Amino acid sequence: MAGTTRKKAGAAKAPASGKARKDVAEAASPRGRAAAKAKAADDAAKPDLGQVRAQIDGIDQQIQSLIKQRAHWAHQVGKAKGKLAAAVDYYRPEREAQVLRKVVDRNDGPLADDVLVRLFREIMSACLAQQEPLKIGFLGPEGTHSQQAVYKHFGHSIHGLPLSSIEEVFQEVEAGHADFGVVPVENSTQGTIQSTLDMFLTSNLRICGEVELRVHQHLLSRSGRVEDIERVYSHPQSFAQCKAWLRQYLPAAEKIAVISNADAARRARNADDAAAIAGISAATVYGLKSIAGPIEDRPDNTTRFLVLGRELFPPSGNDRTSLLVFIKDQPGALFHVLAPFAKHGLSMNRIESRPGHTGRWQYAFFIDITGHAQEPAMRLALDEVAEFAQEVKVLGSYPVAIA
Ligand SMILES: O=C(O)C(=O)C[C@]1(C(=O)O)C=C[C@@H](O)C=C1
Repeated sequence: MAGTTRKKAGAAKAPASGKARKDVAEAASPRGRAAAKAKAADDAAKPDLGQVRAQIDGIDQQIQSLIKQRAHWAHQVGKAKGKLAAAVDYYRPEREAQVLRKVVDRNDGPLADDVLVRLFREIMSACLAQQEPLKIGFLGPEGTHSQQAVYKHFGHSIHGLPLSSIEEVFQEVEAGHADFGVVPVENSTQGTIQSTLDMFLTSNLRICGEVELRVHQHLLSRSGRVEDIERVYSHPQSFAQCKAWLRQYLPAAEKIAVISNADAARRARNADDAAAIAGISAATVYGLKSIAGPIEDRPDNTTRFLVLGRELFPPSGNDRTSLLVFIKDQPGALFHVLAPFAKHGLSMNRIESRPGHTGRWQYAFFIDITGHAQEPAMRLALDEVAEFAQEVKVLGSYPVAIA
C-alpha cells in the first residue's frame, strides 16, 4: 500500500513529459486560448438538462390529454355511425387517408413525413380498436414482410392472422374470418406476383387499399458466421432480389426455395450450416443473428401490397382504380379498351395481361388508373370501355399509398 502511495507521489513530481510540455505550450498559444474561450461559451449556452426534461414532461402531459380527447371523439364518431355489427363496419380507409395527408401537408420538420404518418396511424389504430380490433389476414408466419405491411397500414392495435398462402388470405376474408387481408402484388425488382393477380379471376373480393414497403433483406443464421453456411433458404422472390450478392459471397451454397421468408428463418433456426434470407424482424422472432444486410441488389427495392376487403369505399381525393378487363377477340380490341381513359384525361399506371381462364388464348387485362370509379370522368370512361370489352370488373378504388 505504502509502496503504491510513494510511487504515485513520485509520478506527480516527475518532470513533464515531452507531450505534456507541448500541451501546456499549445494551451498558452493564441489558438489554444481561442479554443478554451469557445469551449467556455459552449458550456454557458448548454441548456440545463433538468429544465429541458421539465419542458418535455409538460408537453407529454398535453399530448396525453389530447390523445384522450381524440379517443373520446373517435368513439363519438363510432356512435354517430349508429349501431354497427362489427369493427370492420367502423373502418373508413378514405377518411384515414385524408387525416394522414393533412399530417403530411402540415409537416415542416424536424421529423420526416413517414415518421409522423406512422405515429398518427398508431393513434387512429388505437382509436378504432376501442370498438374492437380489426382482424387482418396476411401471408405468415410471424416476421414476414407482409406482416410489416399490415402494421404499416393498420397500425399495431389489430389482431393479425398469419396464414399459410395467398390463396388462404383470400379465402379467410371471403369467409368473414378476417375483416381484411394484405397480399403482395408486385416488387420493383422482380415484377408481378402472378398468384395474387390470378386470384382476382375467380374471387369477388375488392381492393380497398395499397401499401408500399421498402424491403431490406438480411442473411440470417444461428451462429452469425458466413463460413458455416452450406444451405440458404428463402422465398423465390427474395432469392431473385439478392442474386448478385449470393453469386459474389455464397456461390457454392445450396439455394432452397420455401413458401415464405419466415418459413426460411424457422428452418435456419434448426441447423448450424443453414441460413435464411429474410427481413431483420425475422431475426428477432426466430432468434437468429444477421450475417450481412441489407443484401438486396437494388437499394430502392420496394414491394407493393394490396388490402383486400369485401366492399368498395367512397373517394378520398387521391385514389387509384384497379380493373380487370376481359377483351373480345377482335382487331383493335385492346386499343378500344384503353382509348376512353386517355380521352377523359385519366392516367394509366399499369397494365398486365394474364391468361383469362375463359378459353384458350383469351386474355384478361389488369389495369390501374388514377382516379376513383365514382368520379364523373372515370364513370364516363368505364361506360365506354364496357361497350368494347367482354367484361369489366372494378376490383377496387382506393387511396394511393401514403408515405
Ligand atoms: O372518422 C371516422 O370515421 C372514424 O371512425 C375515426 C377514425 C379516426 O381515428 O380518425 C377511426 C377509424 C376510421 O377508420 C377512420 C377514422
